[in-house]
Amino acid sequence: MQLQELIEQIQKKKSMLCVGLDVDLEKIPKHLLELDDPIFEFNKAIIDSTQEYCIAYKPNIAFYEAYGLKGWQALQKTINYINEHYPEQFTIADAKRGDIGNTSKMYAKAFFEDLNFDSVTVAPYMGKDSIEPFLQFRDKHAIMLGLTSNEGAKDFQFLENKGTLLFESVLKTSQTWVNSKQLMYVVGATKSSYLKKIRQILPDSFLLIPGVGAQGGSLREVCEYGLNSTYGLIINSTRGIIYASREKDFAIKAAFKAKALQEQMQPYIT
Ligand SMILES: O=C(O)c1cc(=O)[nH]c(=O)n1[C@@H]1O[C@H](COP(=O)(O)O)[C@@H](O)[C@H]1O
Repeated sequence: MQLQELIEQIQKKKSMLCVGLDVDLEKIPKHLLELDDPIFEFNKAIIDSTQEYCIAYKPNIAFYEAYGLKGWQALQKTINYINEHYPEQFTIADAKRGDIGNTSKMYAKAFFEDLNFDSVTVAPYMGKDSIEPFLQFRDKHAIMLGLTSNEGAKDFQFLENKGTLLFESVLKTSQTWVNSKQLMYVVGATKSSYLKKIRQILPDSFLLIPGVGAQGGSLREVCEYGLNSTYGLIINSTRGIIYASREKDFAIKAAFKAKALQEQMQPYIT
């Protein structure tokens, strides 16, 4: 998907919401477990009920790989369902990949060509040649970990060298790579106080912001400090939406939660 299409969708729906699809068979309503493909049936119901309030979906690949072949098939059916029924939705394979060049190229083929996702999350630890293969695919995007939402972010990302934090160096360096315009960045909502600083380094890039809802990040702070001239934000919530209810009304309750988040974002989208 071209960035312009994403921006137009944000404007049209007055939403920057991304719904995470991290399906845990222990958390989904029990009646679904009797069906042939409970993971896909759960996703399909969540997607149909939330699609009018969001602009993106992000299945976290771990939750599919954990169920082996059946999990992977459910992932395939889910991405095909979104692409067929809601092609305007931006899709993110949250896989956090990155390896030596020829391996990264195969990861990119898997998510961009075989599964046809618009983007994939990548980890920058191995540097330029581990990320550039993801940027060779036209209209596809790599979303690189910038400053993550978790506690352990402080172990490496805040290491300081001559007044510069490691995550700042990573962001700056990645902007020099070939096709860096196709890069987006993950910044945890729990680290929203750093967004102003990050916007100085990345004024134009889209940021994927996980961590509102279950992890306690503030949506208001994310919008106040993170927006740029093309909105520039994809704000993810997963457990707060998809597990709003574990009963038969799960899809309706998920839609209420998605709508509530969309309404909080609306004033920031003019
Ligand atoms: O790359 C991610 O999406 C990600 C990065 C990060 O720093 N923190 C983070 O929570 N995530 C993912 O975002 C989702 C957050 O889910 P909830 O906390 O349930 O909203 C999970 O799929 C995480 O793996």
